[in-house]
Amino acid sequence: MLAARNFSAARQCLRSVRVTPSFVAPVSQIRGFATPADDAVAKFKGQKGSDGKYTVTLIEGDGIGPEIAQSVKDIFEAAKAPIKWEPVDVTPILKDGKTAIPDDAIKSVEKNYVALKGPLATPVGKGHVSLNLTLRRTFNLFANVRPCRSIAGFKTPYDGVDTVLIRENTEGEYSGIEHVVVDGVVQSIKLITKEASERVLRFAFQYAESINKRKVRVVHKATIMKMSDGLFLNTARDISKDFPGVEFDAELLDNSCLKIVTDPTPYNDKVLVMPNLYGDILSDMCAGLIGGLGLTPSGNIGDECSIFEAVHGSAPDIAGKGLANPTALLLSSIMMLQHMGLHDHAARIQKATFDTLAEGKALTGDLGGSAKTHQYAEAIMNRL
Ligand SMILES: NC(=O)C1=CN([C@@H]2O[C@H](COP(=O)(O)OP(=O)(O)OC[C@H]3O[C@@H](n4cnc5c(N)ncnc54)[C@H](O)[C@@H]3O)[C@@H](O)[C@H]2O)C=CC1
Ligand SMILES: O=C(O)CCC(=O)C(=O)O
Ligand SMILES: [Mg+2]
Repeated sequence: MLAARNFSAARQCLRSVRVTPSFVAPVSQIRGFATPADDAVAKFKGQKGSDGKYTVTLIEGDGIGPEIAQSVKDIFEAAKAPIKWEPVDVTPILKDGKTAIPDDAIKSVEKNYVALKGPLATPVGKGHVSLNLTLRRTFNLFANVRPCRSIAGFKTPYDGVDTVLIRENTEGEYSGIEHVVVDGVVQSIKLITKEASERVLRFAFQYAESINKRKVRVVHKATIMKMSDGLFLNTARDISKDFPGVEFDAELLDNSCLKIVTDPTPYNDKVLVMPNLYGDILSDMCAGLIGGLGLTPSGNIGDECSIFEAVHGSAPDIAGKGLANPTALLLSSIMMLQHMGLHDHAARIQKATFDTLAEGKALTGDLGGSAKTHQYAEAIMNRL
């Protein structure tokens, strides 16, 4: 879809540029992370309006999306963050018989280079394809960065969790290539390409360097999927040679799951990188280690555009009841500010958030409290 756009020449140019790690605040609760190429950041910086604000595309999303997006908007306003939201509708349209994102939404993200996105629901079985995956493919957001850190003051069975997982974000088991072979037999293609593997693996090594976790571990099942995961793993081995200062090893997915839930702390000094499906599952699993999906942010990173969103979905079981924890989307928006180089605003909002959580007086139900979504957001705003 993007190929037809004027971006293709710029993309060719950006692909040849090494990804540049951004500043990482040592006191940061959330790790800052590698930004796109310098050229892309420069383009983004040029987006500052005459009012001193940056326009960011906002996709509020389904279910709890509008409630948690409202909290982020309120907190950003209270923090005087220089962000002007540009809300877009991503109700899917049919284009050439395929589910597509409306053009206005695509143009908005292309123009602003950065978006904050609430969760988008995907129907089970029949119905439209995942718009979350469609967005990632549309903008070639090849790396999904999912940090997961214990919240100070919030007790869970594990202390000091600090994992970071990078998920290949455009292909693998989520390529969406499925068909009926004969009645009662279906096939789903796990597509792994050297190009996409190289891209996300190189990003993972650079990211590891940028946050000073000098170990990269590939999580795979190349014992079983010898060709597909084998290609991912062999590509990782090749790429690792370009990073002599970063230790590299590999672990089988099932073993990783066992070890992480037994004791996650040995994973604190590593960046984990893996194909799409494994990253999806492991990131929810890691969220469980620190208090649940209400707490874990993510960034979908591309050469040009990036979209920030919580790890969780639309939570239909609690939608519309004021019960949602907006922390995951708020931390995603802080990742977004760090990505944009707005470190002071990121740090202020982050401190207010973690202080509110540590105080424990205005926690949402998922963390054992009784505060409504807006009451928790107000407690954060009172600290700003
Ligand atoms: N990136 C995205 O937009 C994602 C979208 N989805 C979509 O979301 C829909 C619902 O999926 P589910 O399997 O129910 O997963 P889910 O992540 O929406 O919810 C799982 C559980 O976590 C709780 N939860 C999630 N976020 C929370 C929050 N902020 N505060 C408090 N509790 C929270 C929910 O109440 C539920 O009990 C599906 O249509 C799925 O396709 C799922 C995951 C990611
Ligand atoms: O697109 C979806 O419905 C789910 C995607 C998902 O679970 C994720 O990105 O973590
Ligand atoms: Mg998921």
